[in-house]
Amino acid sequence: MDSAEDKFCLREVLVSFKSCLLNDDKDVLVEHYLTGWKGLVRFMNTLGTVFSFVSKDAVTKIQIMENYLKGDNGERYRTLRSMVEYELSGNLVDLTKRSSHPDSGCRTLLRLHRALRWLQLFLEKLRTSSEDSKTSTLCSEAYNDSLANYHPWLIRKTASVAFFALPTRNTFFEVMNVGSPDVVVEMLGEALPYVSKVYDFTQELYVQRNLLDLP
Ligand SMILES: CCCCCCCCCCCCC/C=C/[C@@H](O)[C@H](COP(=O)(O)O)NC(=O)CCCCCCCCCCCCCCC
Repeated sequence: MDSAEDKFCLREVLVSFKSCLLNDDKDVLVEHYLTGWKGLVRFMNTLGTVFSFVSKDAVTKIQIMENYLKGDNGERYRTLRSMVEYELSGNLVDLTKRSSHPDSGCRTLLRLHRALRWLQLFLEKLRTSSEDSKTSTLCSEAYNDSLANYHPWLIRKTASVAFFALPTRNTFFEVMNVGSPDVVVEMLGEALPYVSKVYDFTQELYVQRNLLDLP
């Protein structure tokens, strides 16, 4: 059965991160990477308007990347490697302060990449947590160990308040629309290594090209 509800399943979303891996995990297809992000945003939107400030920012960044993909130089943005080469060789990246290229693909992708680390940590915590674990605690631990390091005080504060609105672990699992909690845990165990591979490849590429601190 393929109802609209069935289609919205976290498994499908995480599969996008598997399908974006190319060349023996040595490159990432931008289009599928963004498909994964769009699915995550859709999932986040079901959790209530309290996260709309997060979703708005993610959508803006996804849109910037999609515009590059659809643009005249779209082919150069097909993979992360080609994007980095193209933007760096054309001096299209603001390296120290935002000026002539404030929304380069490299800096925009970096924001999503940092958020992917949060996702990886959070889902791993959900996977290994006990039934009575508090999702707000798991989420803020994951946030403090990742994205929070790049956010100013006001955003950290707003995020930490929003985390209290997260549903319980079981409700979370239900919204994922994957099956019973055991099946969710199994699915996460299978899918998370792909998210990690995408994260690790991107991190390595950004380290090599010294792009981790783009303003
Ligand atoms: C489960 C839902 C909880 C979501 C919590 C996500 C972590 C909180 C992030 C708070 C971000 C606040 C929004 C603003 C961010 C920007 O300032 C900041 C910097 O941008 P700039 O350099 O252009 O100024 N932007 C960012 O760091 C990018 C943030 C992107 C966040 C995307 C989060 C998507 C979460 C998808 C949830 C899916 C849950 C699936 C779990 C089963």
